[in-house]
Amino acid sequence: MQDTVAIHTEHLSKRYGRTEVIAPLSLTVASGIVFGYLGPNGAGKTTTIRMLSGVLPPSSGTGTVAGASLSDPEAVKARIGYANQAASVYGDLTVEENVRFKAALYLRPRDVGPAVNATLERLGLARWRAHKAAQLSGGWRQRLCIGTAVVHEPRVLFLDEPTAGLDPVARRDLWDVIYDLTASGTTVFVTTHYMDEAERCQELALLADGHLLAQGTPQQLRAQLPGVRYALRTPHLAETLHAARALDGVTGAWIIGDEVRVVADDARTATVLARLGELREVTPSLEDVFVAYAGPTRSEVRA
Ligand SMILES: Nc1ncnc2c1ncn2[C@@H]1O[C@H](COP(=O)(O)OP(=O)(O)OP(=O)(O)O)[C@@H](O)[C@H]1O
Repeated sequence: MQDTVAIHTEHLSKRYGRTEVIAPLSLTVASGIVFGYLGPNGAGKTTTIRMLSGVLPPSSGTGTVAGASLSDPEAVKARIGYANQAASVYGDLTVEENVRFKAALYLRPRDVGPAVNATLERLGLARWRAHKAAQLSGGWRQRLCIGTAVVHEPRVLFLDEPTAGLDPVARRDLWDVIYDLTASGTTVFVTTHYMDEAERCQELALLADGHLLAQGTPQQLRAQLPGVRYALRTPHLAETLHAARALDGVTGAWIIGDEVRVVADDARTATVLARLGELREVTPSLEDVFVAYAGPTRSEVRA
């Protein structure tokens, strides 16, 4: 039977010289889910993934990934898959050769052929098998990248910004691949800057400046957010924006489309806001959550 926990770390940290890039991180990720790891540029997402993949030695702390201890990086590498934009696909090799190359690293020779065929079928890559990887579109190349990372059937798959630069259709197709993988028991640990993709994850963690700030389901993260959010419909967007920002109890205001969005400390501000336009309360989006935790001021939820 598979463990119910795919990843567990205790006080895992990374320093470069005196700079602490990942503050002691204690994280638990359940098996078989899509786990989203969010944070602004430079937050430490890739560094975390590299530590959890056995590629980068942590400065301190312990952890297990897919049942293997991080103190045994080769065991970790054999049980995980890691796909990122920079890695893994050789343009001069065919699709099949790319997958075969990776399979040969981890599988017994007699298992390679069947595993390659199964992976090409599973990811819909079979019809491209004889094509050079360089000839593939971005979406298919990314699929191939994932194919090379899962050919040895890892229990945990790390995907570092798998959909960066893809068009919306290719992004959606790639998420179908991700769900297919979790349906067969793989735990997928994915980083993304797209909030609609964060919404697709069963659980999320939010990192900023190397600190884990929050963890939970998208719903829990929205519910934990302090303050009340309103939309103000008005023909005078700029004036209303400035008026709202000047009010006591308003912590943020910005324009979205033909509305002014306002964050207030509590519902007492509603009476005054209602004088500025047609007011309705809105539920926070994950973008609201992200900005509150990791945005420039971080005043809303951080001490
Ligand atoms: N080898 C290194 N030496 C020194 N600092 C490093 C090294 N690698 C990464 N860093 C620093 O660690 C921090 C975290 O980088 P990391 O790439 O993990 O962030 P990230 O969250 O993945 O960012 P992005 O979203 O831009 O990919 C950054 O400030 C980066 O400059």
